[in-house]
Amino acid sequence: MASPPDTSKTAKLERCNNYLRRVNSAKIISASSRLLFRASILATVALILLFTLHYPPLLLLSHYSANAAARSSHRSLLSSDVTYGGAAWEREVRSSATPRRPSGLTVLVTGAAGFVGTHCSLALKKRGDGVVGLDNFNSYYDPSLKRARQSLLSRHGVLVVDGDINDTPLLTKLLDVVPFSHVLHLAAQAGVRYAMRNPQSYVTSNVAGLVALLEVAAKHADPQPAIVWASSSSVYGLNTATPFSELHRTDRPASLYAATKKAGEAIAHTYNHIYGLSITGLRFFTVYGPWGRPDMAYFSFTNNILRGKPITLFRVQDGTAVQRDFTYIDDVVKGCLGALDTAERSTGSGGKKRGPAQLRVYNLGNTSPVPVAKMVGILEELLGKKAKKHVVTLPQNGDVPYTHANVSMAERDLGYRATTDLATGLKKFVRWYVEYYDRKSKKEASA
Ligand SMILES: O=C(O)[C@H]1O[C@H](OP(=O)(O)OP(=O)(O)OC[C@H]2O[C@@H](n3ccc(=O)[nH]c3=O)[C@H](O)[C@@H]2O)[C@H](O)[C@@H](O)[C@@H]1O
Repeated sequence: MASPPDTSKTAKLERCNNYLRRVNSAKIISASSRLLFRASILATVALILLFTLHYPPLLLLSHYSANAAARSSHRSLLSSDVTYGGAAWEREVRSSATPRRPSGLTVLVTGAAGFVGTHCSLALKKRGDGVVGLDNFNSYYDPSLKRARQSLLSRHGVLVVDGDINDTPLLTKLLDVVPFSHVLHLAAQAGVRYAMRNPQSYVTSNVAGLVALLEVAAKHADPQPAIVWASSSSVYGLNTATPFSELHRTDRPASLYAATKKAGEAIAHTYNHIYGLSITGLRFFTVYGPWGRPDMAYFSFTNNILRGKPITLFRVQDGTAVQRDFTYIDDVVKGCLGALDTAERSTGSGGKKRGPAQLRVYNLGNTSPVPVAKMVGILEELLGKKAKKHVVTLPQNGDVPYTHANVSMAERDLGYRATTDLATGLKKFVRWYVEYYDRKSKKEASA
């Protein structure tokens, strides 16, 4: 008799088959998902490659800047909306840097959208030198004024690259693209009293920024450019010997601003000594004029007088007037160009000094101090309106009571001579001020 089928065995077999089927289908699923995963990686790589071939400058962008995100918004500000760091950008930089006269200079102007930077860039371009500007357009004062200066420069064929002096890859790139003969370094955190509110900004721009620039100029640039840069009359600090001479002591700065400019002069000495950089420091004395800085007294006073708002006038503790050696912008520009023209070549290359190099420092002042109250009187006359004066004793804010430049060294070496008195210079400033803000308000009204 046939024995009955062993049902427990069949069930076991069935379970085993089921198990094998599950294992197999799991294997198939995992194999196909691996395949899918590999395929998607391949597709992504292919897409990136395709994208890169079409937009190579985007890669450059991330390479050249630590703050690429901020930079990407700058691209549209170039004159023809070219991509930063790309071939078209390099062409624009080279074209702006090309001199239009035989043996013209090739100058990188930092702080080119600033007050002195704009005037110097224009003057250089007008006489046929090649100029490329660099400016970070920060908001220390109304950036729209800096943009307006940038437009003015652009109309004269000067490109202002939107970037920071602390951006070493950008500086390196610029000095790679153009063998600049000179750097006119005017980018800085200016303002004496603001240093109490934002001390770090002075260290960042006036110390770290200067070092960043000198590092690239000394170690990377080939040839090394000659450097002319903006120091300040404020380095004389608590010095009481007048008029201020370059031979006087400058080791008692009264503000952090002054201390960072003094530090800059010491740093300049070091880079000259170690690397053979030719460096000229210019001590500016309260520069004023059209396209000026709204944070400065003559500018903000004009604003307030026209709006019927009060102005604060400082008076020295002993009751004497605070005085400044106000210097008109055109005179300062001549001094800057004189310094560039007489600057000797740097002697080093690749971070190695080949011989002693030129190291200079000059006062660029007007040589006739004027009480601030008198400056206000001139403005009142020009504006046809009385100021609401609020006179207070000079607070502990880093201000010095008096400045007066001895410019005999600049006269001798740079051919410098200040020819504009305060009344003449302020007249030109007021004419510009009225025109500029009139045009601006009409533009805003029609927008
Ligand atoms: O030549 C320089 O070394 C310096 O000149 C100016 O600094 P400052 O002379 O203080 O120029 P303003 O801020 O325009 O002040 C001019 C005068 O007006 C006075 N003042 C300023 C502001 C104010 O509200 N009231 C007032 O009486 C100041 O005490 C000073 O005597 C610039 O702001 C600095 O960047 C530059 O380095």
